[in-house]
Amino acid sequence: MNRIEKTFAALRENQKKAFVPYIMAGDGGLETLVDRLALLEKFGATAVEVGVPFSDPVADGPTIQRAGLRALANGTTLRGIIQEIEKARKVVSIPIILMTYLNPIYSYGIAEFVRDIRNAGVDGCIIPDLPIEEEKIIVPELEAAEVELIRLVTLTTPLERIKTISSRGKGFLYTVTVKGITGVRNEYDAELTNFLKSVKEVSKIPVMAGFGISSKEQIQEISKYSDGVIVGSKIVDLFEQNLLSEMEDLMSVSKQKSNV
Ligand SMILES: O=P(O)(O)OC[C@@H](O)[C@@H](O)c1c[nH]c2ccccc12
Repeated sequence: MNRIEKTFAALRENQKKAFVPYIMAGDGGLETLVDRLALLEKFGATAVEVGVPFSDPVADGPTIQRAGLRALANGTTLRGIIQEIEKARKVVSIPIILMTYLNPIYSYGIAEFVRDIRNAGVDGCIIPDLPIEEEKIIVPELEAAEVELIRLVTLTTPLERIKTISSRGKGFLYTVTVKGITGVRNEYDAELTNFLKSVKEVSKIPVMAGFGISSKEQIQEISKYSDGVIVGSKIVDLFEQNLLSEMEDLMSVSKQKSNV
């Protein structure tokens, strides 16, 4: 079993919901990455999503885009990130999921990329611009390396397709809770709860909800209809402003037991 599967199996056993923070690698300097990952683990993160800065992101909202530009401006490279993750692996035991668009993987070289992330201790990969029809360009390598591809579905994905997508993976299904890009939001689509319920019904793997989630109330509410949440922009903001006790407080919800 991959580390992601094991982690989710343990959560289920303890009746807990997952909290997966997203951070942009290299924001604040690449040398902060190891410490930030360790801190997120200490605050109760179930796993962590590490973003690779890229000049032409597709799904990123303004907060993540700015973080990406800051990271690029201080010279962050995919190679550097992988090296820091390898160092982090000595002190961090939660699953590490790398989020990158296809382009940086292509320029790194697919086989080299998979070999290096695997050796560094990466457990999963999110590639938002890789449709399932094109997966064969990398999935055989990822499978051989036991690195899980985390696939995304959105509010506009037909249920049949969600079934197909969820049957391919073993990690979790990333369910995008908005029609749009990443970023803090105050309101959700009226269909969201029903949508999450139907995704939960068809998916054999854990269903994680992400995009637009930033408050404790939202985390608790959305966790009722999913196996947990992914929080990006809010965490990026809190790191940028160095509001670490606020982060700890926000993440404390992940330590509570859930009864759903
Ligand atoms: O920032 P938000 O709204 O909390 O959403 C999470 C998101 O940032 C993170 O998972 C992410 C950042 N960039 C992405 C691109 C595609 C899918 C997901 C992501």
